Amino acid sequence: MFKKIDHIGIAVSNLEQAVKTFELLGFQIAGTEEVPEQKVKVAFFPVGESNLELLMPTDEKSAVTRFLMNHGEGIHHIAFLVENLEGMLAALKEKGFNLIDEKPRPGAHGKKIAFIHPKSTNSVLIELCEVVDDGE
Ligand SMILES: C[C@H](C(=O)O)C(=O)SCCNC(=O)CCNC(=O)[C@H](O)C(C)(C)COP(=O)(O)OP(=O)(O)OC[C@H]1O[C@@H](n2cnc3c(N)ncnc32)[C@H](O)[C@@H]1OP(=O)(O)O
Ligand SMILES: [Co+2]
Repeated sequence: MFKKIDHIGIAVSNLEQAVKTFELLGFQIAGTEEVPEQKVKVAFFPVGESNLELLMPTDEKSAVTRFLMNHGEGIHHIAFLVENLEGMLAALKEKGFNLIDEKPRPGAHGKKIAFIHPKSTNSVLIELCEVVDDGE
């Protein structure tokens, strides 16, 4: 089921400036990446077995644009690394969870990701992510 906290997503309006802040704090950036399907650009900072994921919208239709408009910058989601994401989504749907994604979608680092609606999880946006086996 849940292998670890893969990352904590932090929504920011200016990625470059936020990266500088977290580097000043002492974090080492591992890299940045655009994820077109999610209309975001992300910066990853490894922290032990997890990561900080700073994310900035790349389009006004991005989900993060709306979040920044309504909420401002801040913690956006928690991502858990799981196995058999597809099977997990079917099981969670069975259990009555409101799924934003019923099927896995492309995420950062070539992972497959899917989101559960925060309405089902005490107003915490949960992302499930799975490493894609290259042999697939
Ligand atoms: C690529 C990278 C990766 O890791 O690989 C990523 O993370 S991509 C990360 C960016 N992509 C995503 O976030 C995709 C999943 N998110 C979404 O589909 C959407 O943001 C959403 C469905 C959660 C909310 O969209 P929406 O249009 O309904 O937004 P609204 O503003 O109307 O919000 C509806 C209700 O959800 C709440 N809400 C919205 N966003 C969040 C959030 N991040 N955490 C907790 N609650 C939230 C609002 O407060 C509101 O509650 P109330 O009704 O009580 O006021
Ligand atoms: Co994420």
